[in-house]
Amino acid sequence: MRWGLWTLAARAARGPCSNCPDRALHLTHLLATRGPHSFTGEDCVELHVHGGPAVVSGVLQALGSVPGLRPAEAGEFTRRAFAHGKLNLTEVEGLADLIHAETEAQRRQALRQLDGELGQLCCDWAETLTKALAHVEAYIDFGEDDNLEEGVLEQADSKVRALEVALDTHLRDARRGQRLRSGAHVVVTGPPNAGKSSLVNLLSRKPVSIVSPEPGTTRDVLETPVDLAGFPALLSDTAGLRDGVGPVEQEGVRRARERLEQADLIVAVLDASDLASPSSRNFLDTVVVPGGGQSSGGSTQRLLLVLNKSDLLPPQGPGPCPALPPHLLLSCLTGEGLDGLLETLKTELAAVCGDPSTGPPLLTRARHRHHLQGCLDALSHYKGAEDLALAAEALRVARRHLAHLAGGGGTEEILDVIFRDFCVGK
Ligand SMILES: Nc1nc2c(ncn2[C@@H]2O[C@H](COP(=O)(O)OP(=O)(O)OP(=O)(O)O)[C@@H](O)[C@H]2O)c(=O)[nH]1
Ligand SMILES: [Mg+2]
Repeated sequence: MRWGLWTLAARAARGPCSNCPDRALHLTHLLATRGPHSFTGEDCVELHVHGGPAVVSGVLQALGSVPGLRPAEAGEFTRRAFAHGKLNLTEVEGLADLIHAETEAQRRQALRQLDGELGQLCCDWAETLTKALAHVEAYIDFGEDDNLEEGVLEQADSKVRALEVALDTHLRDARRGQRLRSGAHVVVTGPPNAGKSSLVNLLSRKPVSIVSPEPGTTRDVLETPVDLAGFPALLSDTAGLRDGVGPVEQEGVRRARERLEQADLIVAVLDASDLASPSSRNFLDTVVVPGGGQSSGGSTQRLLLVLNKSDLLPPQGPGPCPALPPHLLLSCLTGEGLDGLLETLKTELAAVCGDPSTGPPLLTRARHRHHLQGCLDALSHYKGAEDLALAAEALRVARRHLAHLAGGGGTEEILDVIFRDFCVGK
Protein backbone atom coordinates (compact mmCIF):
# COMPACT_ATOMS: atom_id res chain seq x y z
CA MET A 1 0.00 0.00 0.00
CA ARG A 2 2.83 2.34 0.91
CA TRP A 3 4.46 1.83 -2.50
CA GLY A 4 1.08 2.18 -4.09
CA LEU A 5 0.77 5.60 -2.54
CA TRP A 6 4.20 6.73 -3.68
CA THR A 7 3.46 5.46 -7.19
CA LEU A 8 0.28 7.44 -7.08
CA ALA A 9 2.21 10.48 -5.92
CA ALA A 10 4.66 10.14 -8.78
CA ARG A 11 1.89 9.67 -11.29
CA ALA A 12 -0.07 12.64 -10.05
CA ALA A 13 3.09 14.74 -10.14
CA ARG A 14 3.75 13.73 -13.75
CA GLY A 15 0.42 15.17 -14.84
CA PRO A 16 -2.00 14.05 -17.54
CA CYS A 17 -2.05 10.47 -18.76
CA SER A 18 -3.78 8.54 -21.49
CA ASN A 19 -6.61 7.43 -19.17
CA CYS A 20 -7.36 10.99 -18.36
CA PRO A 21 -8.12 12.74 -21.61
CA ASP A 22 -9.64 15.77 -19.93
CA ARG A 23 -6.24 16.51 -18.36
CA ALA A 24 -7.89 16.44 -14.93
CA LEU A 25 -4.58 15.68 -13.27
CA HIS A 26 -3.41 19.16 -14.19
CA LEU A 27 -5.89 20.21 -11.55
CA THR A 28 -4.34 18.02 -8.89
CA HIS A 29 -1.90 19.16 -6.21
CA LEU A 30 0.05 16.76 -4.15
CA LEU A 31 1.08 16.88 -0.52
CA ALA A 32 3.34 14.09 0.70
CA THR A 33 4.41 13.73 4.35
CA ARG A 34 6.58 11.04 5.87
CA GLY A 35 5.43 9.36 9.09
CA PRO A 36 5.68 9.72 12.00
CA HIS A 37 5.58 13.48 11.47
CA SER A 38 2.40 13.47 9.41
CA PHE A 39 -1.09 14.22 10.72
CA THR A 40 -1.92 10.52 11.03
CA GLY A 41 1.54 9.35 12.01
CA GLU A 42 1.85 7.29 8.80
CA ASP A 43 3.39 8.02 5.40
CA CYS A 44 0.71 10.15 3.76
CA VAL A 45 -0.06 11.43 0.31
CA GLU A 46 -2.91 13.87 -0.02
CA LEU A 47 -4.27 14.73 -3.45
CA HIS A 48 -6.08 18.03 -3.63
CA VAL A 49 -8.27 18.03 -6.71
CA HIS A 50 -9.70 21.33 -7.86
CA GLY A 51 -13.00 20.88 -9.60
CA GLY A 52 -16.50 19.48 -9.43
CA PRO A 53 -17.66 15.84 -9.20
CA ALA A 54 -16.84 15.18 -12.88
CA VAL A 55 -13.21 16.28 -12.48
CA VAL A 56 -12.86 14.25 -9.27
CA SER A 57 -14.25 11.13 -10.90
CA GLY A 58 -11.90 11.67 -13.89
CA VAL A 59 -8.92 11.78 -11.52
CA LEU A 60 -10.13 8.69 -9.64
CA GLN A 61 -10.56 6.84 -12.91
CA ALA A 62 -7.06 7.80 -14.04
CA LEU A 63 -5.54 6.61 -10.80
CA GLY A 64 -7.79 3.58 -10.51
CA SER A 65 -5.08 1.10 -11.45
CA VAL A 66 -3.07 1.74 -8.26
CA PRO A 67 -3.66 -1.33 -6.09
CA GLY A 68 -5.50 -0.68 -2.83
CA LEU A 69 -6.37 2.88 -3.74
CA ARG A 70 -9.78 4.19 -2.67
CA PRO A 71 -11.25 7.52 -1.62
CA ALA A 72 -10.89 8.28 2.10
CA GLU A 73 -13.98 7.87 4.26
CA ALA A 74 -15.47 10.65 6.37
CA GLY A 75 -13.11 11.27 9.29
CA GLU A 76 -10.66 8.60 8.13
CA PHE A 77 -7.51 10.69 8.54
CA THR A 78 -8.56 11.72 12.03
CA ARG A 79 -9.48 8.16 12.94
CA ARG A 80 -6.03 7.01 11.82
CA ALA A 81 -4.39 9.84 13.78
CA PHE A 82 -6.36 8.68 16.83
CA ALA A 83 -5.33 5.04 16.25
CA HIS A 84 -1.66 6.08 16.06
CA GLY A 85 -1.90 8.13 19.25
CA LYS A 86 -1.47 11.48 17.47
CA LEU A 87 -4.78 12.77 18.86
CA ASN A 88 -6.74 11.80 21.95
CA LEU A 89 -10.51 11.76 22.19
CA THR A 90 -10.96 15.31 23.49
CA GLU A 91 -8.69 16.57 20.70
CA VAL A 92 -10.78 14.66 18.13
CA GLU A 93 -13.84 16.38 19.60
CA GLY A 94 -12.03 19.71 19.29
CA LEU A 95 -11.32 19.00 15.62
CA ALA A 96 -14.97 18.10 14.99
CA ASP A 97 -16.03 21.34 16.71
CA LEU A 98 -13.52 23.30 14.63
CA ILE A 99 -14.96 21.89 11.41
CA HIS A 100 -18.44 22.96 12.51
CA ALA A 101 -17.48 26.27 14.13
CA GLU A 102 -19.76 29.01 12.86
CA THR A 103 -18.67 31.87 15.07
CA GLU A 104 -15.34 33.30 16.15
CA ALA A 105 -15.91 32.24 19.79
CA GLN A 106 -16.64 28.64 18.74
CA ARG A 107 -13.52 28.59 16.56
CA ARG A 108 -11.31 29.82 19.41
CA GLN A 109 -12.81 27.34 21.87
CA ALA A 110 -12.37 24.44 19.40
CA LEU A 111 -8.72 25.40 18.82
CA ARG A 112 -8.05 25.37 22.55
CA GLN A 113 -9.57 21.91 22.84
CA LEU A 114 -7.66 20.73 19.79
CA ASP A 115 -4.48 22.02 21.43
CA GLY A 116 -5.21 19.50 24.15
CA GLU A 117 -5.80 21.90 27.07
CA LEU A 118 -8.67 19.94 28.60
CA GLY A 119 -6.90 16.63 27.96
CA GLN A 120 -3.72 17.96 29.60
CA LEU A 121 -5.62 19.20 32.64
CA CYS A 122 -7.25 15.78 33.06
CA CYS A 123 -3.86 14.15 32.55
CA ASP A 124 -2.46 16.20 35.45
CA TRP A 125 -5.44 15.26 37.61
CA ALA A 126 -5.06 11.57 36.70
CA GLU A 127 -1.40 11.78 37.71
CA THR A 128 -2.41 13.22 41.08
CA LEU A 129 -4.70 10.23 41.55
CA THR A 130 -1.96 7.82 40.52
CA LYS A 131 0.23 9.27 43.29
CA ALA A 132 -2.60 9.06 45.84
CA LEU A 133 -3.25 5.47 44.79
CA ALA A 134 0.45 4.64 45.14
CA HIS A 135 0.37 5.99 48.71
CA VAL A 136 -2.70 3.93 49.63
CA GLU A 137 -1.28 0.77 48.04
CA ALA A 138 2.05 1.29 49.79
CA TYR A 139 0.20 1.51 53.08
CA ILE A 140 -1.77 -1.67 52.29
CA ASP A 141 1.44 -3.55 51.43
CA PHE A 142 3.89 -2.14 53.96
CA GLY A 143 1.68 -0.54 56.64
CA GLU A 144 3.48 -2.42 59.38
CA ASP A 145 6.91 -1.62 58.00
CA ASP A 146 8.86 0.89 60.07
CA ASN A 147 10.62 2.18 56.95
CA LEU A 148 7.36 3.48 55.46
CA GLU A 149 7.38 7.24 55.30
CA GLU A 150 5.11 8.81 57.94
CA GLY A 151 1.73 10.24 57.02
CA VAL A 152 1.33 8.44 53.65
CA LEU A 153 -2.43 8.16 54.02
CA GLU A 154 -2.74 11.81 55.06
CA GLN A 155 -0.83 12.77 51.91
CA ALA A 156 -3.24 10.74 49.78
CA ASP A 157 -6.21 12.37 51.56
CA SER A 158 -4.93 15.88 50.99
CA LYS A 159 -4.34 15.19 47.27
CA VAL A 160 -7.89 13.87 46.96
CA ARG A 161 -9.30 16.90 48.79
CA ALA A 162 -7.49 19.34 46.48
CA LEU A 163 -8.70 17.42 43.44
CA GLU A 164 -12.30 17.48 44.69
CA VAL A 165 -12.18 21.27 44.93
CA ALA A 166 -10.77 21.57 41.40
CA LEU A 167 -13.36 19.21 39.90
CA ASP A 168 -16.18 20.93 41.73
CA THR A 169 -15.08 24.33 40.40
CA HIS A 170 -15.07 22.99 36.85
CA LEU A 171 -18.47 21.38 37.19
CA ARG A 172 -19.94 24.64 38.52
CA ASP A 173 -19.30 26.40 35.23
CA ALA A 174 -23.06 26.83 34.62
CA ARG A 175 -22.63 24.74 31.44
CA ARG A 176 -20.95 27.65 29.68
CA GLY A 177 -18.88 25.42 27.42
CA GLN A 178 -21.89 23.44 26.27
CA ARG A 179 -23.69 26.69 25.44
CA LEU A 180 -20.69 27.92 23.52
CA ARG A 181 -20.75 24.75 21.46
CA SER A 182 -24.47 24.55 20.76
CA GLY A 183 -25.56 28.21 21.06
CA ALA A 184 -27.04 30.33 23.87
CA HIS A 185 -30.84 30.68 24.01
CA VAL A 186 -31.62 34.36 23.47
CA VAL A 187 -35.34 35.16 23.72
CA VAL A 188 -36.83 38.47 22.57
CA THR A 189 -39.92 39.43 24.55
CA GLY A 190 -42.07 42.49 25.26
CA PRO A 191 -45.58 43.84 24.93
CA PRO A 192 -47.30 43.71 21.51
CA ASN A 193 -46.03 46.08 18.84
CA ALA A 194 -42.83 47.07 20.70
CA GLY A 195 -40.68 46.07 17.71
CA LYS A 196 -39.58 42.57 18.79
CA SER A 197 -39.82 41.08 15.32
CA SER A 198 -38.09 44.12 13.83
CA LEU A 199 -35.20 43.54 16.24
CA VAL A 200 -34.99 39.80 15.46
CA ASN A 201 -34.85 40.59 11.74
CA LEU A 202 -32.21 43.25 12.34
CA LEU A 203 -29.99 40.97 14.44
CA SER A 204 -30.33 37.98 12.13
CA ARG A 205 -29.94 40.13 9.00
CA LYS A 206 -32.86 38.32 7.32
CA PRO A 207 -36.66 38.56 7.34
CA VAL A 208 -37.36 35.81 9.88
CA SER A 209 -40.62 37.33 11.20
CA ILE A 210 -43.50 39.30 9.76
CA VAL A 211 -43.48 42.94 10.89
CA SER A 212 -46.69 44.94 10.88
CA PRO A 213 -48.28 47.88 12.73
CA GLU A 214 -51.02 45.54 13.98
CA PRO A 215 -50.46 44.45 17.62
CA GLY A 216 -50.46 40.67 17.97
CA THR A 217 -48.80 39.89 14.62
CA THR A 218 -46.39 37.22 15.92
CA ARG A 219 -48.13 34.17 17.38
CA ASP A 220 -45.72 31.24 17.23
CA VAL A 221 -42.19 31.09 18.58
CA LEU A 222 -39.87 31.69 15.62
CA GLU A 223 -36.29 30.70 16.18
CA THR A 224 -33.22 31.25 14.08
CA PRO A 225 -29.53 30.46 14.67
CA VAL A 226 -27.40 33.61 14.52
CA ASP A 227 -23.88 34.83 15.08
CA LEU A 228 -24.38 37.51 17.74
CA ALA A 229 -21.26 39.62 18.18
CA GLY A 230 -19.08 36.56 17.56
CA PHE A 231 -21.05 34.19 19.81
CA PRO A 232 -23.44 31.45 18.65
CA ALA A 233 -27.05 32.01 19.65
CA LEU A 234 -30.46 30.59 18.99
CA LEU A 235 -32.58 33.73 18.70
CA SER A 236 -36.32 33.39 19.41
CA ASP A 237 -39.02 35.85 18.43
CA THR A 238 -42.16 35.49 20.54
CA ALA A 239 -45.75 36.74 20.76
CA GLY A 240 -46.29 40.06 22.56
CA LEU A 241 -47.29 39.45 26.19
CA ARG A 242 -50.85 40.54 26.94
CA ASP A 243 -54.01 39.09 28.51
CA GLY A 244 -57.59 38.92 27.35
CA VAL A 245 -57.21 38.25 23.63
CA GLY A 246 -58.52 35.41 21.45
CA PRO A 247 -57.59 31.74 21.93
CA VAL A 248 -54.96 31.66 19.15
CA GLU A 249 -53.04 34.63 20.51
CA GLN A 250 -53.39 33.29 24.06
CA GLU A 251 -51.72 30.07 22.92
CA GLY A 252 -48.96 32.24 21.42
CA VAL A 253 -48.56 34.03 24.76
CA ARG A 254 -48.42 30.69 26.58
CA ARG A 255 -45.67 29.49 24.22
CA ALA A 256 -43.81 32.77 24.64
CA ARG A 257 -43.81 32.38 28.44
CA GLU A 258 -42.68 28.78 28.12
CA ARG A 259 -39.78 29.84 25.90
CA LEU A 260 -38.84 32.60 28.35
CA GLU A 261 -38.28 29.93 30.99
CA GLN A 262 -35.61 28.33 28.80
CA ALA A 263 -33.77 31.56 28.01
CA ASP A 264 -30.14 32.09 28.92
CA LEU A 265 -30.50 35.74 27.97
CA ILE A 266 -33.78 37.66 27.78
CA VAL A 267 -33.89 40.70 25.52
CA ALA A 268 -36.86 42.73 26.82
CA VAL A 269 -38.13 45.22 24.25
CA LEU A 270 -40.36 48.20 25.02
CA ASP A 271 -41.63 51.02 22.83
CA ALA A 272 -39.66 54.02 24.17
CA SER A 273 -42.47 56.36 23.15
CA ASP A 274 -45.11 54.33 24.97
CA LEU A 275 -43.61 53.64 28.40
CA ALA A 276 -46.60 54.89 30.35
CA SER A 277 -49.14 52.59 28.65
CA PRO A 278 -50.71 49.81 30.76
CA SER A 279 -49.09 47.08 28.63
CA SER A 280 -45.60 48.62 29.07
CA ARG A 281 -46.13 49.15 32.82
CA ASN A 282 -47.42 45.64 33.25
CA PHE A 283 -44.46 44.19 31.32
CA LEU A 284 -41.99 46.21 33.41
CA ASP A 285 -43.61 45.06 36.66
CA THR A 286 -44.02 41.40 35.79
CA VAL A 287 -41.02 40.55 33.58
CA VAL A 288 -38.31 43.21 33.72
CA VAL A 289 -38.15 44.04 37.41
CA PRO A 290 -38.33 40.43 38.69
CA GLY A 291 -36.22 39.21 35.72
CA GLY A 292 -32.49 38.85 35.48
CA GLY A 293 -32.74 36.39 38.34
CA GLN A 294 -33.89 32.83 38.34
CA SER A 295 -35.84 30.82 35.82
CA SER A 296 -38.11 28.18 37.27
CA GLY A 297 -35.44 25.62 36.30
CA GLY A 298 -33.17 27.26 38.89
CA SER A 299 -30.48 28.44 36.47
CA THR A 300 -29.49 32.09 36.38
CA GLN A 301 -30.92 34.13 33.53
CA ARG A 302 -29.64 37.46 32.34
CA LEU A 303 -31.85 40.29 31.11
CA LEU A 304 -31.18 43.19 28.80
CA LEU A 305 -33.75 46.00 28.53
CA VAL A 306 -34.00 47.71 25.14
CA LEU A 307 -36.13 50.82 24.55
CA ASN A 308 -36.92 50.69 20.85
CA LYS A 309 -38.36 53.36 18.54
CA SER A 310 -35.99 55.99 19.95
CA ASP A 311 -36.54 57.89 16.68
CA LEU A 312 -40.02 58.77 17.96
CA LEU A 313 -38.70 60.39 21.15
CA PRO A 314 -38.35 64.12 21.66
CA PRO A 315 -34.69 65.30 21.81
CA GLN A 316 -34.72 65.28 25.64
CA GLY A 317 -35.25 61.47 25.79
CA PRO A 318 -37.99 59.18 27.14
CA GLY A 319 -39.07 61.57 29.91
CA PRO A 320 -39.57 60.73 33.58
CA CYS A 321 -40.32 57.08 34.15
CA PRO A 322 -39.95 55.83 37.71
CA ALA A 323 -38.09 52.59 38.41
CA LEU A 324 -36.79 52.16 34.88
CA PRO A 325 -33.87 49.70 35.20
CA PRO A 326 -30.64 50.15 33.20
CA HIS A 327 -31.47 50.13 29.50
CA LEU A 328 -30.27 50.82 25.98
CA LEU A 329 -31.91 53.10 23.44
CA LEU A 330 -32.39 51.71 19.94
CA SER A 331 -34.17 52.46 16.73
CA CYS A 332 -34.74 49.42 14.54
CA LEU A 333 -35.97 51.87 11.92
CA THR A 334 -32.80 53.96 11.64
CA GLY A 335 -30.28 51.50 13.14
CA GLU A 336 -29.21 54.05 15.74
CA GLY A 337 -28.00 52.33 18.91
CA LEU A 338 -27.33 49.00 17.15
CA ASP A 339 -23.55 49.15 17.69
CA GLY A 340 -24.02 49.77 21.41
CA LEU A 341 -26.52 46.90 21.60
CA LEU A 342 -24.11 44.50 19.87
CA GLU A 343 -21.33 45.54 22.24
CA THR A 344 -23.56 44.85 25.26
CA LEU A 345 -24.73 41.55 23.77
CA LYS A 346 -21.09 40.54 23.42
CA THR A 347 -20.47 41.15 27.14
CA GLU A 348 -23.68 39.36 28.11
CA LEU A 349 -22.96 36.36 25.90
CA ALA A 350 -19.39 36.12 27.16
CA ALA A 351 -20.92 35.77 30.63
CA VAL A 352 -23.41 33.15 29.40
CA CYS A 353 -21.02 31.11 27.22
CA GLY A 354 -17.67 31.80 28.85
CA ASP A 355 -14.87 33.69 27.14
CA PRO A 356 -12.92 31.13 25.10
CA SER A 357 -9.76 33.28 25.10
CA THR A 358 -9.26 33.27 28.85
CA GLY A 359 -9.79 31.11 31.90
CA PRO A 360 -9.63 27.36 32.33
CA PRO A 361 -10.64 25.03 29.47
CA LEU A 362 -14.41 24.74 29.14
CA LEU A 363 -16.44 21.53 29.30
CA THR A 364 -18.13 21.54 25.92
CA ARG A 365 -19.91 18.19 25.97
CA ALA A 366 -22.21 16.26 28.29
CA ARG A 367 -19.58 13.48 28.11
CA HIS A 368 -17.02 15.75 29.80
CA ARG A 369 -19.41 16.53 32.65
CA HIS A 370 -20.38 12.86 32.97
CA HIS A 371 -16.78 11.75 33.55
CA LEU A 372 -15.85 14.62 35.86
CA GLN A 373 -18.97 13.96 37.92
CA GLY A 374 -18.19 10.22 37.89
CA CYS A 375 -14.69 11.00 39.15
CA LEU A 376 -16.07 13.25 41.90
CA ASP A 377 -18.55 10.54 42.99
CA ALA A 378 -15.78 7.95 43.13
CA LEU A 379 -13.72 10.31 45.30
CA SER A 380 -16.60 10.59 47.75
CA HIS A 381 -16.67 6.76 47.90
CA TYR A 382 -12.96 6.90 48.65
CA LYS A 383 -13.62 9.16 51.62
CA GLY A 384 -16.48 6.96 52.88
CA ALA A 385 -14.72 3.60 52.29
CA GLU A 386 -14.65 1.30 55.27
CA ASP A 387 -11.39 -0.38 54.42
CA LEU A 388 -8.31 0.50 52.45
CA ALA A 389 -8.90 -2.03 49.66
CA LEU A 390 -12.24 -0.36 48.87
CA ALA A 391 -10.64 3.08 49.10
CA ALA A 392 -7.98 2.04 46.57
CA GLU A 393 -10.65 0.66 44.24
CA ALA A 394 -12.56 3.97 44.44
CA LEU A 395 -9.38 5.79 43.39
CA ARG A 396 -8.98 3.43 40.44
CA VAL A 397 -12.57 4.13 39.33
CA ALA A 398 -11.95 7.88 39.66
CA ARG A 399 -8.79 7.60 37.59
CA ARG A 400 -10.58 5.60 34.88
CA HIS A 401 -13.10 8.43 34.49
CA LEU A 402 -10.29 10.92 33.95
CA ALA A 403 -8.58 8.58 31.49
CA HIS A 404 -11.65 8.89 29.27
CA LEU A 405 -10.90 12.61 28.94
CA ALA A 406 -7.13 12.56 29.17
CA GLY A 407 -6.05 9.77 26.90
CA GLY A 408 -7.40 7.25 24.39
CA GLY A 409 -10.01 5.72 26.68
CA GLY A 410 -12.78 6.25 24.10
CA THR A 411 -15.22 3.59 23.15
CA GLU A 412 -15.98 2.82 19.51
CA GLU A 413 -19.54 4.15 19.92
CA ILE A 414 -18.34 7.59 20.98
CA LEU A 415 -15.90 7.72 18.12
CA ASP A 416 -18.57 6.69 15.65
CA VAL A 417 -20.82 9.50 16.84
CA ILE A 418 -18.03 12.04 16.50
CA PHE A 419 -16.75 10.81 13.14
CA ARG A 420 -20.24 10.87 11.69
CA ASP A 421 -19.89 14.67 11.85
CA PHE A 422 -16.68 14.75 9.85
CA CYS A 423 -16.46 15.60 6.21
CA VAL A 424 -14.89 13.17 3.75
CA GLY A 425 -11.17 12.72 4.30
CA LYS A 426 -10.42 14.74 7.42
N1 LIG B 1 -40.74 54.43 14.30
C1 LIG B 1 -40.34 53.20 14.49
N2 LIG B 1 -41.16 52.18 14.22
C2 LIG B 1 -40.72 50.92 14.47
C3 LIG B 1 -39.44 50.65 14.97
N3 LIG B 1 -39.31 49.33 15.12
C4 LIG B 1 -40.45 48.76 14.69
N4 LIG B 1 -41.31 49.75 14.29
C5 LIG B 1 -42.66 49.54 13.77
O1 LIG B 1 -43.48 49.08 14.83
C6 LIG B 1 -44.49 48.19 14.32
C7 LIG B 1 -44.45 46.89 15.08
O2 LIG B 1 -43.23 46.25 14.79
P1 LIG B 1 -43.02 44.67 15.03
O3 LIG B 1 -41.58 44.42 14.85
O4 LIG B 1 -43.98 43.89 14.22
O5 LIG B 1 -43.44 44.59 16.56
P2 LIG B 1 -43.65 43.29 17.47
O6 LIG B 1 -43.22 43.65 18.83
O7 LIG B 1 -43.02 42.12 16.85
O8 LIG B 1 -45.21 43.14 17.43
P3 LIG B 1 -46.12 41.84 17.73
O9 LIG B 1 -45.57 40.69 16.97
O10 LIG B 1 -47.46 42.24 17.22
O11 LIG B 1 -46.10 41.64 19.21
C8 LIG B 1 -44.19 48.05 12.83
O12 LIG B 1 -45.05 48.91 12.11
C9 LIG B 1 -42.75 48.48 12.71
O13 LIG B 1 -42.45 49.01 11.44
C10 LIG B 1 -38.59 51.78 15.25
O14 LIG B 1 -37.45 51.67 15.72
N5 LIG B 1 -39.11 53.02 15.00
MG1 LIG C 1 -43.75 40.29 16.19
